[in-house]
Amino acid sequence: MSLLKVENISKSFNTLQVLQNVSLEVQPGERHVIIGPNGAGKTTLFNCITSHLPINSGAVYLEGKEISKIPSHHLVHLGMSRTFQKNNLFGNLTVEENLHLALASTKPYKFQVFHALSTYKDLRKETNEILEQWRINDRKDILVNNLSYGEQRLLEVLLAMASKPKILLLDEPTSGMSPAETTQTSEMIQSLPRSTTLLVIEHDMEVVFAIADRLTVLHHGEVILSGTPEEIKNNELVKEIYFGGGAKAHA
Ligand SMILES: Nc1ncnc2c1ncn2[C@@H]1O[C@H](COP(=O)(O)OP(=O)(O)OP(=O)(O)O)[C@@H](O)[C@H]1O
Repeated sequence: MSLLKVENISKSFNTLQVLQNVSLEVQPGERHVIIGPNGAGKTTLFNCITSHLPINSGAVYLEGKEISKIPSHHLVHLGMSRTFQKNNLFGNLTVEENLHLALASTKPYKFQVFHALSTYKDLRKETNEILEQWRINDRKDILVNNLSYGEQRLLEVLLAMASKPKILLLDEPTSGMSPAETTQTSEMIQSLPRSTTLLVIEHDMEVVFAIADRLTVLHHGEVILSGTPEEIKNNELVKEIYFGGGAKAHA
């Protein structure tokens, strides 16, 4: 059974049809990358999958269960997590405090007003484990606003991973990064455990082909092709609309 199944999703904004009968399937453990020119509808597709936008028709299934109408903030409890193109961090809090909050949001219990978050032992333990696992112990007391842009984006991936999601959706994880930061991020993504399936929008072709097991090409809101990296590279239509004809190489 596919971990994620997107079935014939359509989405329009007033008269603008942005997605038309988009279908794709992602298998457990797969690294699935979505590419396509600017405005192809990639972020809109993510927003529809994660219920940040209502779909006009079609359905989304996670492990066979329809999730199309489940509010986005509940999806984390079903094992779906995501990052956004723009950072979603608390800049005036430290790295450690951001981790505390990300972990807390994944817990079923409610916090009491007069208890500082840090008093919760399990949260501290889990936070320390993540800080050690990713070797960022020495950065834990730094205010997020004082991290470099690349560090902030990497931290966002770590926060999204804090819930140990079954599937993580990464929206352009390397956008705006320097070449060095891009390489670091690509390596970090490749090192994520296969227990978390990845669906990634990416524009840097080196990163795309370094991480992808399978790809889906979107063009004008339609799926042109889903296939292996070799199938995508060798497809004449993909070459023409995406890699050739002066089209900008951008996912
Ligand atoms: N909330 C919205 N209201 C109206 N139009 C929108 C909205 N969000 C996206 N669009 C339009 O939908 C189309 C697809 O946008 P989307 O951001 O999904 O594309 P994309 O493939 O992610 O592009 P990029 O690679 O530039 O990020 C664009 O024409 C965009 O202007």
